[in-house]
Amino acid sequence: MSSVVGAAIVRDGRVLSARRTFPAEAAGRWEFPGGKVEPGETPEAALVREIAEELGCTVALTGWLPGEVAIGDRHVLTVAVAELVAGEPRPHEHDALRWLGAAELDSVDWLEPDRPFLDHLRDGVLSCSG
Ligand SMILES: Nc1nc2c([nH]c(=O)n2[C@H]2C[C@H](O)[C@@H](COP(=O)(O)OP(=O)(O)OP(=O)(O)O)O2)c(=O)[nH]1
Repeated sequence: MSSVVGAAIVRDGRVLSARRTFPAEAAGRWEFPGGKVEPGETPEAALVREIAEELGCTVALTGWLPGEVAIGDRHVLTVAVAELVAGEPRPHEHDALRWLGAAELDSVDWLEPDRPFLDHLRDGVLSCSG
């Protein structure tokens, strides 16, 4: 199993979701920006690198959401909560970004492995601030 890491970037009580463009079966569906951890890389470093590549901004991680979810039989997804420390997210590899409040989390079609993390965001991270 190799690791995929996603970032739940939170600002003003909303989390950033990103719409994939590839592969065909995932195009149009929403995810936490991120990607695969490379050999020798920590999950934290991988996430900061992926966010810089995909969104052109810098994040700082504040913690990991509980749990891990299998993606098929070869990868496992974990999700960190992050805050923006420099730059404004722009989609370099996705075709849309949306900031979602707690009540809007179900309004986009998330990739299946991401869904268990939404409850943790709704009940914890996003519930205190709007
Ligand atoms: N980045 C990301 N990938 C996810 C999420 N949920 C989920 O099932 N995946 C899947 C989609 C892909 O099969 C895999 C990650 O692939 P990726 O294409 O984002 O990773 P990467 O940027 O490192 O890609 P590559 O170098 O292999 O092209 O994990 C998620 O929230 N974020």
